Amino acid sequence: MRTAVLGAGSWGTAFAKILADAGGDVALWARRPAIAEAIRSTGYNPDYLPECRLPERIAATADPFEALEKAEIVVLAVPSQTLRRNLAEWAGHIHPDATLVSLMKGIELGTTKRMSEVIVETAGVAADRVAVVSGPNLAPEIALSQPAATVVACTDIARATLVQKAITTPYFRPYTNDDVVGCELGGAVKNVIALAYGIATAMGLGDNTKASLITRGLAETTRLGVALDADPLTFAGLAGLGDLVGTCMSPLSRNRTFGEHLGRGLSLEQAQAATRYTAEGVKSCLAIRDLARSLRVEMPITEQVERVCHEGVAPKIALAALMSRETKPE
Ligand SMILES: NC(=O)C1=CN([C@@H]2O[C@H](COP(=O)(O)OP(=O)(O)OC[C@H]3O[C@@H](n4cnc5c(N)ncnc54)[C@H](OP(=O)(O)O)[C@@H]3O)[C@@H](O)[C@H]2O)C=CC1
Ligand SMILES: O=C(CO)COP(=O)(O)O
Repeated sequence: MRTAVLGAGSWGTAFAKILADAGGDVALWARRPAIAEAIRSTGYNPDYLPECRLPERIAATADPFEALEKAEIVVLAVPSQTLRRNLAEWAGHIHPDATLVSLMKGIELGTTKRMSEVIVETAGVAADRVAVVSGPNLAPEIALSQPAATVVACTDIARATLVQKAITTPYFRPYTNDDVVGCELGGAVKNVIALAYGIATAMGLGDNTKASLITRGLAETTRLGVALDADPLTFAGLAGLGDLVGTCMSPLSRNRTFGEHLGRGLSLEQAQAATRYTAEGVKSCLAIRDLARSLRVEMPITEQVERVCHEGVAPKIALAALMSRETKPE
């Protein structure tokens, strides 16, 4: 099967490796020609996964149209906030029967749309042609072929199964699911909770605090999901609890690391300057807060993360605000 991965950052590159290890012929698009050239000539992506030798079945290119040629599966792995702009350029070159796969874990600023919604709108495809892959999948671990499981969500289960087959390897185990909304929300909101977890970590707070953040974070994610007709059980699975725990616990997480910068007292600008990679929760916390408010869903942790990130509120003030909310049943 011929596949294209658009985006040669950490996850796009690791995902290309999965597809190739599963037997696919993979074209990997890198925005910078130097990255494509380095992958072609050395077999390594020096900026994102310098320790991972990439399979020879991966053909790197800086030409998105070359990557898209004859691709039956098109994987999108760019930052959530640039997807609409990127896809508008690429859409006319996507094969009419191709399955589009979103790897992104964010919500669009301004529109509060999920990535699959942005894909449907921008590429002009039916929703059942879009699949989402989401789960506890830290790219550097997967690049080392460490075992992990994931979810392939699509409203067309035949397409989900096609993608499942294309990414099954001895170290990567995908499950299918038809709850696209739940899987996308699980992935996007866990990045915001991971920011809170990172803030708490840097404040020197202990495991009770962290477990409370994870559990109440999952509660507010589920509330938002239920308001958008997601299956609440999805949040107990890999794309919900699994990803939330994996991301919060891992020092490899960019969102948790970004939160640690904020928790040490860095401003948003200082934290951004200290961060090379995409930490989706930083922008998505605004969009998720707006989405929740529009649906009258309470998301207190998300609200406080937004205040710390974007309103300059000190972490200890945000924490006090969370702890002084009116008491209520669980
Ligand atoms: N990393 C991970 O472990 C996981 C990430 N994800 C999700 O995958 C998505 C992609 O993340 P990831 O690969 O990790 O991100 P990285 O930060 O590692 O890489 C970002 C990639 O996007 C490219 N890029 C940046 N700006 C633009 C733009 N304006 N137009 C087109 N391409 C651009 C970068 O190119 P350049 O190098 O030229 O700047 C780079 O290839 C995110 O939504 C993330 O949440 C999901 C699961 C795991
Ligand atoms: O989504 C991820 C793991 O599943 C990666 O999380 P970070 O973007 O925080 O590194």
